[in-house]
Amino acid sequence: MTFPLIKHVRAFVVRGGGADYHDQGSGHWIDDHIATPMSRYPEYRQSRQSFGINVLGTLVVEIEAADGTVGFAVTTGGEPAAYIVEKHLARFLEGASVTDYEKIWDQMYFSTQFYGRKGLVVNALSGVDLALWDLLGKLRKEPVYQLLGGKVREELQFYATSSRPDLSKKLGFIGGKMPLHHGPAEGEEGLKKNIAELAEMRERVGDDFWLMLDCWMSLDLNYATRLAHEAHKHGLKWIEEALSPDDYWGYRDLKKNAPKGMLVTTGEHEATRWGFRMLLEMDCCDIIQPDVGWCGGITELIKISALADARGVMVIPHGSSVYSYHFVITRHNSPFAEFLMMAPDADKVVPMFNPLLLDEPVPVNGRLKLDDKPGFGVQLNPACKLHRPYTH
Ligand SMILES: C[C@H](O)[C@H](O)[C@@H](O)[C@@H](O)C(=O)O
Ligand SMILES: [Mg+2]
Repeated sequence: MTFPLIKHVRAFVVRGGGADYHDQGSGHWIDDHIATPMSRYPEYRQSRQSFGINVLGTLVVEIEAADGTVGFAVTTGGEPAAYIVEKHLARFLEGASVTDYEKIWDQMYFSTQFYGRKGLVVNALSGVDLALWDLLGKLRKEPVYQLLGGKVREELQFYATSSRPDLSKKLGFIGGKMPLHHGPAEGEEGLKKNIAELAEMRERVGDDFWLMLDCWMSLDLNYATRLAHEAHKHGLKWIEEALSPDDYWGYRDLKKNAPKGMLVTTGEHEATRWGFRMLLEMDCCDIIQPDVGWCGGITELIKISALADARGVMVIPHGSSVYSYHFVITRHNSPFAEFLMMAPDADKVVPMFNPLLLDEPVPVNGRLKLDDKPGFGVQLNPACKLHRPYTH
Protein backbone atom coordinates (compact mmCIF):
# COMPACT_ATOMS: atom_id res chain seq x y z
CA MET A 1 0.00 0.00 0.00
CA THR A 2 1.64 3.30 -0.98
CA PHE A 3 0.66 6.59 0.61
CA PRO A 4 0.78 10.11 -0.81
CA LEU A 5 3.90 12.00 0.26
CA ILE A 6 3.77 14.83 2.80
CA LYS A 7 3.34 18.15 1.01
CA HIS A 8 2.85 20.87 3.60
CA VAL A 9 3.54 21.40 7.30
CA ARG A 10 1.88 24.39 8.95
CA ALA A 11 2.05 25.65 12.55
CA PHE A 12 -0.64 27.82 14.13
CA VAL A 13 -1.22 29.37 17.53
CA VAL A 14 -4.39 30.00 19.50
CA ARG A 15 -5.12 31.37 22.98
CA GLY A 16 -7.74 30.67 25.64
CA GLY A 17 -7.82 27.09 26.94
CA GLY A 18 -7.07 24.44 24.35
CA ALA A 19 -3.92 22.40 24.79
CA ASP A 20 -2.35 25.04 27.06
CA TYR A 21 -5.05 24.20 29.56
CA HIS A 22 -3.54 26.47 32.23
CA ASP A 23 -4.56 29.39 30.00
CA GLN A 24 -7.93 29.90 31.70
CA GLY A 25 -9.96 32.91 32.82
CA SER A 26 -9.81 34.25 36.41
CA GLY A 27 -11.39 32.39 39.33
CA HIS A 28 -10.46 28.93 37.99
CA TRP A 29 -9.47 26.25 40.57
CA ILE A 30 -6.34 25.51 38.47
CA ASP A 31 -4.94 28.95 39.27
CA ASP A 32 -5.86 29.27 42.93
CA HIS A 33 -2.88 29.38 45.29
CA ILE A 34 -1.26 26.15 44.02
CA ALA A 35 2.26 25.43 45.34
CA THR A 36 5.03 25.72 42.74
CA PRO A 37 8.81 26.32 42.75
CA MET A 38 7.89 30.04 42.48
CA SER A 39 5.90 29.98 45.74
CA ARG A 40 9.05 31.06 47.60
CA TYR A 41 8.28 34.51 46.17
CA PRO A 42 5.10 35.81 47.90
CA GLU A 43 4.18 37.93 44.90
CA TYR A 44 3.93 34.77 42.76
CA ARG A 45 2.16 32.58 45.34
CA GLN A 46 -1.53 33.21 44.64
CA SER A 47 -1.59 32.72 40.88
CA ARG A 48 0.56 30.58 38.59
CA GLN A 49 -0.40 32.83 35.69
CA SER A 50 1.35 35.66 37.56
CA PHE A 51 4.70 33.95 36.90
CA GLY A 52 3.75 32.83 33.40
CA ILE A 53 2.43 29.26 33.51
CA ASN A 54 0.26 30.13 30.50
CA VAL A 55 2.85 32.25 28.67
CA LEU A 56 3.21 29.88 25.69
CA GLY A 57 -0.36 29.15 24.61
CA THR A 58 -1.45 26.37 22.26
CA LEU A 59 0.46 25.08 19.22
CA VAL A 60 -1.61 23.55 16.40
CA VAL A 61 0.37 21.50 13.84
CA GLU A 62 -1.20 20.61 10.49
CA ILE A 63 0.40 18.12 8.07
CA GLU A 64 -1.12 17.91 4.58
CA ALA A 65 -0.47 14.97 2.24
CA ALA A 66 -0.25 15.34 -1.53
CA ASP A 67 -3.82 14.02 -1.88
CA GLY A 68 -5.14 16.81 0.37
CA THR A 69 -5.65 14.66 3.50
CA VAL A 70 -4.75 16.71 6.59
CA GLY A 71 -3.64 15.37 9.96
CA PHE A 72 -3.34 17.72 12.93
CA ALA A 73 -2.53 17.80 16.61
CA VAL A 74 -2.42 20.32 19.44
CA THR A 75 0.00 20.76 22.34
CA THR A 76 1.53 23.44 24.57
CA GLY A 77 4.02 25.66 22.76
CA GLY A 78 2.52 28.73 21.12
CA GLU A 79 4.60 31.04 18.93
CA PRO A 80 8.12 29.84 19.83
CA ALA A 81 7.07 26.26 19.10
CA ALA A 82 5.48 27.39 15.83
CA TYR A 83 8.82 28.96 14.86
CA ILE A 84 10.66 25.68 15.51
CA VAL A 85 8.09 23.70 13.48
CA GLU A 86 8.14 26.06 10.48
CA LYS A 87 11.82 27.04 10.40
CA HIS A 88 13.42 23.78 11.52
CA LEU A 89 11.28 20.64 11.71
CA ALA A 90 9.16 21.01 8.54
CA ARG A 91 12.17 20.27 6.30
CA PHE A 92 12.29 16.65 7.54
CA LEU A 93 8.63 16.03 6.66
CA GLU A 94 7.91 17.76 3.35
CA GLY A 95 8.54 15.24 0.58
CA ALA A 96 8.76 12.35 3.05
CA SER A 97 6.35 9.44 3.44
CA VAL A 98 3.93 9.57 6.38
CA THR A 99 4.92 5.97 7.21
CA ASP A 100 8.51 7.06 7.89
CA TYR A 101 7.67 8.34 11.36
CA GLU A 102 10.73 6.64 12.92
CA LYS A 103 13.17 8.32 10.55
CA ILE A 104 11.34 11.64 10.79
CA TRP A 105 11.41 11.48 14.61
CA ASP A 106 15.14 10.70 14.58
CA GLN A 107 15.90 13.61 12.27
CA MET A 108 13.70 16.05 14.25
CA TYR A 109 15.30 15.05 17.54
CA PHE A 110 18.96 14.92 16.55
CA SER A 111 18.80 18.04 14.39
CA THR A 112 17.52 20.02 17.41
CA GLN A 113 19.55 18.19 20.08
CA PHE A 114 22.04 21.06 20.30
CA TYR A 115 19.32 23.34 21.65
CA GLY A 116 16.46 20.99 22.53
CA ARG A 117 16.30 17.60 24.30
CA LYS A 118 13.43 18.56 26.64
CA GLY A 119 10.80 21.26 27.19
CA LEU A 120 9.63 23.58 24.43
CA VAL A 121 11.56 21.98 21.56
CA VAL A 122 10.34 18.49 22.40
CA ASN A 123 6.81 19.90 22.83
CA ALA A 124 7.04 21.17 19.23
CA LEU A 125 8.50 17.84 18.06
CA SER A 126 5.72 15.99 19.91
CA GLY A 127 3.07 18.12 18.22
CA VAL A 128 4.49 17.21 14.81
CA ASP A 129 4.69 13.51 15.72
CA LEU A 130 1.07 13.47 16.96
CA ALA A 131 -0.12 15.20 13.78
CA LEU A 132 1.79 12.57 11.77
CA TRP A 133 -0.02 9.74 13.60
CA ASP A 134 -3.33 11.52 13.03
CA LEU A 135 -2.55 11.76 9.30
CA LEU A 136 -1.42 8.13 9.15
CA GLY A 137 -4.68 7.03 10.78
CA LYS A 138 -6.70 9.11 8.34
CA LEU A 139 -4.83 7.69 5.34
CA ARG A 140 -5.19 4.13 6.64
CA LYS A 141 -8.80 4.90 7.70
CA GLU A 142 -8.05 3.54 11.18
CA PRO A 143 -8.06 5.02 14.70
CA VAL A 144 -4.59 5.52 16.17
CA TYR A 145 -5.19 2.86 18.85
CA GLN A 146 -5.56 0.35 15.98
CA LEU A 147 -2.16 1.40 14.59
CA LEU A 148 -0.69 0.78 18.06
CA GLY A 149 -1.76 -2.83 18.27
CA GLY A 150 -5.41 -2.51 19.22
CA LYS A 151 -7.39 -2.20 22.46
CA VAL A 152 -6.41 -4.46 25.38
CA ARG A 153 -9.63 -3.48 27.18
CA GLU A 154 -13.00 -2.25 25.98
CA GLU A 155 -13.11 1.00 27.93
CA LEU A 156 -10.88 3.50 29.71
CA GLN A 157 -11.36 4.32 33.39
CA PHE A 158 -10.23 7.62 34.84
CA TYR A 159 -9.19 9.37 37.98
CA ALA A 160 -9.90 13.13 37.96
CA THR A 161 -7.57 16.02 38.79
CA SER A 162 -9.15 19.05 40.48
CA SER A 163 -9.53 20.84 43.82
CA ARG A 164 -12.76 18.87 44.46
CA PRO A 165 -12.27 15.09 44.64
CA ASP A 166 -15.60 14.92 46.46
CA LEU A 167 -17.34 16.14 43.31
CA SER A 168 -15.20 13.80 41.16
CA LYS A 169 -16.39 10.88 43.27
CA LYS A 170 -20.01 11.86 42.61
CA LEU A 171 -19.20 12.01 38.87
CA GLY A 172 -18.03 8.38 38.92
CA PHE A 173 -14.25 8.75 38.76
CA ILE A 174 -12.07 6.11 40.45
CA GLY A 175 -10.07 8.69 42.36
CA GLY A 176 -9.30 12.36 42.85
CA LYS A 177 -5.95 14.14 42.62
CA MET A 178 -5.73 17.47 44.43
CA PRO A 179 -3.20 20.24 43.84
CA LEU A 180 -1.00 20.98 46.87
CA HIS A 181 -1.68 24.57 47.98
CA HIS A 182 1.22 25.39 50.33
CA GLY A 183 4.95 25.01 49.75
CA PRO A 184 7.94 24.98 52.13
CA ALA A 185 8.13 28.78 52.18
CA GLU A 186 4.88 28.79 54.16
CA GLY A 187 6.58 26.74 56.91
CA GLU A 188 4.90 24.54 59.50
CA GLU A 189 1.69 26.56 59.12
CA GLY A 190 1.51 25.64 55.47
CA LEU A 191 2.27 21.98 56.10
CA LYS A 192 -0.51 21.84 58.68
CA LYS A 193 -2.91 23.45 56.20
CA ASN A 194 -1.97 20.91 53.50
CA ILE A 195 -2.67 18.02 55.85
CA ALA A 196 -5.89 19.61 57.15
CA GLU A 197 -7.17 19.97 53.56
CA LEU A 198 -6.38 16.32 52.87
CA ALA A 199 -8.00 15.17 56.12
CA GLU A 200 -11.13 17.16 55.34
CA MET A 201 -11.34 15.71 51.83
CA ARG A 202 -10.84 12.18 53.23
CA GLU A 203 -13.81 12.84 55.52
CA ARG A 204 -15.92 13.85 52.53
CA VAL A 205 -14.99 10.99 50.19
CA GLY A 206 -14.76 8.12 52.67
CA ASP A 207 -11.99 5.53 53.04
CA ASP A 208 -12.16 3.69 49.72
CA PHE A 209 -11.85 6.52 47.22
CA TRP A 210 -8.32 7.21 45.91
CA LEU A 211 -6.87 10.53 47.02
CA MET A 212 -3.59 11.82 45.56
CA LEU A 213 -1.60 15.04 45.97
CA ASP A 214 0.01 16.81 43.02
CA CYS A 215 2.95 18.90 44.25
CA TRP A 216 3.95 20.39 40.88
CA MET A 217 7.75 20.39 41.56
CA SER A 218 7.32 22.65 44.61
CA LEU A 219 9.00 20.77 47.46
CA ASP A 220 12.38 19.81 48.85
CA LEU A 221 13.19 16.25 49.92
CA ASN A 222 12.77 16.83 53.62
CA TYR A 223 9.40 18.56 53.26
CA ALA A 224 8.14 15.95 50.78
CA THR A 225 9.15 13.10 53.09
CA ARG A 226 7.43 14.68 56.07
CA LEU A 227 4.33 15.48 54.01
CA ALA A 228 4.18 11.88 52.77
CA HIS A 229 4.32 10.45 56.26
CA GLU A 230 1.68 12.85 57.60
CA ALA A 231 -0.54 12.27 54.55
CA HIS A 232 -0.21 8.51 54.98
CA LYS A 233 -2.45 8.80 58.04
CA HIS A 234 -5.21 9.93 55.68
CA GLY A 235 -4.69 7.20 53.12
CA LEU A 236 -2.89 9.20 50.42
CA LYS A 237 -2.48 6.88 47.41
CA TRP A 238 0.38 8.77 45.75
CA ILE A 239 2.50 11.86 46.08
CA GLU A 240 3.09 13.36 42.64
CA GLU A 241 5.96 15.39 41.23
CA ALA A 242 7.16 16.52 44.66
CA LEU A 243 10.64 17.62 43.50
CA SER A 244 12.35 19.28 40.54
CA PRO A 245 12.23 16.98 37.46
CA ASP A 246 16.05 17.06 37.41
CA ASP A 247 16.43 15.88 41.01
CA TYR A 248 16.65 12.13 40.21
CA TRP A 249 18.66 11.61 43.43
CA GLY A 250 15.91 13.27 45.49
CA TYR A 251 13.19 11.10 43.94
CA ARG A 252 15.32 7.99 44.57
CA ASP A 253 15.55 8.91 48.27
CA LEU A 254 11.90 10.00 48.54
CA LYS A 255 10.79 6.64 47.15
CA LYS A 256 13.14 4.82 49.54
CA ASN A 257 11.79 6.73 52.57
CA ALA A 258 8.13 7.03 51.61
CA PRO A 259 5.64 5.19 53.85
CA LYS A 260 5.05 1.56 52.90
CA GLY A 261 2.12 1.40 50.52
CA MET A 262 2.34 4.99 49.31
CA LEU A 263 3.27 5.46 45.65
CA VAL A 264 5.75 8.07 44.43
CA THR A 265 4.98 9.34 40.91
CA THR A 266 6.51 11.80 38.47
CA GLY A 267 7.37 12.40 34.82
CA GLU A 268 4.98 14.92 33.26
CA HIS A 269 7.88 17.37 32.75
CA GLU A 270 10.35 14.64 31.74
CA ALA A 271 11.07 13.88 28.08
CA THR A 272 12.39 11.12 25.77
CA ARG A 273 13.43 7.53 26.43
CA TRP A 274 16.69 8.80 27.93
CA GLY A 275 14.99 10.94 30.57
CA PHE A 276 12.62 8.14 31.55
CA ARG A 277 15.46 5.61 31.51
CA MET A 278 17.10 7.73 34.22
CA LEU A 279 13.89 7.77 36.31
CA LEU A 280 13.51 4.00 35.92
CA GLU A 281 17.13 2.90 36.41
CA MET A 282 17.54 5.13 39.49
CA ASP A 283 14.29 3.67 40.88
CA CYS A 284 12.81 7.17 41.30
CA CYS A 285 9.11 6.33 41.19
CA ASP A 286 6.39 3.69 41.14
CA ILE A 287 4.45 5.25 38.23
CA ILE A 288 5.78 7.37 35.36
CA GLN A 289 3.47 10.05 33.96
CA PRO A 290 4.77 11.25 30.58
CA ASP A 291 2.68 13.82 28.71
CA VAL A 292 2.50 12.54 25.14
CA GLY A 293 2.37 16.14 23.89
CA TRP A 294 5.60 16.99 25.74
CA CYS A 295 7.71 13.78 25.99
CA GLY A 296 8.29 13.19 22.27
CA GLY A 297 4.89 12.13 20.94
CA ILE A 298 3.49 8.65 20.32
CA THR A 299 6.65 7.44 18.54
CA GLU A 300 8.70 8.12 21.70
CA LEU A 301 6.01 7.08 24.19
CA ILE A 302 6.04 3.58 22.65
CA LYS A 303 9.73 3.31 23.62
CA ILE A 304 9.26 4.88 27.06
CA SER A 305 6.37 2.54 27.84
CA ALA A 306 8.35 -0.56 26.85
CA LEU A 307 11.21 0.47 29.17
CA ALA A 308 8.72 0.84 32.03
CA ASP A 309 6.86 -2.38 31.19
CA ALA A 310 10.10 -4.37 31.36
CA ARG A 311 10.52 -3.13 34.95
CA GLY A 312 6.89 -3.60 35.99
CA VAL A 313 6.36 0.17 36.28
CA MET A 314 2.96 1.61 35.38
CA VAL A 315 2.68 4.31 32.71
CA ILE A 316 -0.22 6.66 33.49
CA PRO A 317 0.25 9.54 31.05
CA HIS A 318 -0.35 13.08 32.25
CA GLY A 319 -3.77 14.23 31.02
CA SER A 320 -3.52 15.03 27.31
CA SER A 321 -7.00 14.24 26.03
CA VAL A 322 -7.34 11.92 23.03
CA TYR A 323 -3.57 11.79 22.55
CA SER A 324 -3.11 9.77 25.74
CA TYR A 325 -6.43 7.88 25.52
CA HIS A 326 -5.49 6.21 22.24
CA PHE A 327 -2.24 5.04 23.83
CA VAL A 328 -3.51 3.98 27.24
CA ILE A 329 -6.21 1.71 25.80
CA THR A 330 -3.53 -0.33 24.00
CA ARG A 331 -1.17 -0.95 26.93
CA HIS A 332 -1.51 -3.47 29.78
CA ASN A 333 0.78 -1.38 32.02
CA SER A 334 -1.55 1.63 31.64
CA PRO A 335 -4.65 0.36 33.50
CA PHE A 336 -6.26 3.79 33.93
CA ALA A 337 -5.92 7.37 32.71
CA GLU A 338 -6.02 10.95 34.01
CA PHE A 339 -8.83 13.39 33.28
CA LEU A 340 -8.22 17.05 34.12
CA MET A 341 -11.40 18.80 35.25
CA MET A 342 -11.46 22.03 33.28
CA ALA A 343 -14.73 23.49 34.60
CA PRO A 344 -13.70 26.46 36.81
CA ASP A 345 -15.41 25.01 39.90
CA ALA A 346 -14.54 21.38 38.99
CA ASP A 347 -18.23 20.57 39.29
CA LYS A 348 -18.89 19.18 35.82
CA VAL A 349 -17.13 17.30 33.05
CA VAL A 350 -16.09 19.48 30.11
CA PRO A 351 -13.68 18.49 27.30
CA MET A 352 -10.07 18.89 28.47
CA PHE A 353 -8.91 20.95 25.50
CA ASN A 354 -12.14 22.94 25.40
CA PRO A 355 -13.09 24.74 23.15
CA LEU A 356 -10.47 23.74 20.55
CA LEU A 357 -11.58 20.26 19.45
CA LEU A 358 -14.92 19.19 18.01
CA ASP A 359 -16.04 15.67 19.07
CA GLU A 360 -13.51 15.61 21.94
CA PRO A 361 -14.63 12.56 23.96
CA VAL A 362 -15.14 12.90 27.72
CA PRO A 363 -15.60 10.27 30.45
CA VAL A 364 -19.16 9.48 31.46
CA ASN A 365 -19.39 8.12 35.00
CA GLY A 366 -15.58 8.04 34.93
CA ARG A 367 -15.39 5.77 31.90
CA LEU A 368 -14.99 6.17 28.17
CA LYS A 369 -15.21 3.93 25.10
CA LEU A 370 -13.24 5.20 22.11
CA ASP A 371 -15.05 5.07 18.76
CA ASP A 372 -13.35 3.99 15.54
CA LYS A 373 -13.05 7.34 13.80
CA PRO A 374 -9.73 7.56 11.91
CA GLY A 375 -6.69 9.18 13.48
CA PHE A 376 -7.39 10.64 16.93
CA GLY A 377 -11.03 11.10 15.95
CA VAL A 378 -11.29 14.83 16.56
CA GLN A 379 -11.54 17.96 14.40
CA LEU A 380 -10.45 21.53 14.97
CA ASN A 381 -13.28 23.82 16.05
CA PRO A 382 -13.67 26.33 13.18
CA ALA A 383 -14.92 28.89 15.69
CA CYS A 384 -11.39 29.01 17.19
CA LYS A 385 -9.50 31.52 15.06
CA LEU A 386 -6.00 30.17 14.37
CA HIS A 387 -3.06 32.45 13.58
CA ARG A 388 0.00 31.35 11.57
CA PRO A 389 2.85 33.52 12.90
CA TYR A 390 5.62 32.11 10.65
CA THR A 391 5.88 30.43 7.25
CA HIS A 392 8.74 28.68 5.45
C1 LIG B 1 -3.13 20.26 38.95
C2 LIG B 1 -1.65 20.42 38.72
O1 LIG B 1 -1.21 21.51 39.54
C3 LIG B 1 -1.32 20.76 37.30
O2 LIG B 1 -2.02 21.91 36.91
C4 LIG B 1 -1.62 19.65 36.32
O3 LIG B 1 -1.46 20.11 35.02
C5 LIG B 1 -0.70 18.44 36.35
O4 LIG B 1 0.35 18.48 37.27
C6 LIG B 1 -1.46 17.14 36.46
O5 LIG B 1 -0.88 16.15 36.92
O6 LIG B 1 -2.63 17.13 35.98
MG1 LIG C 1 0.93 16.50 37.83
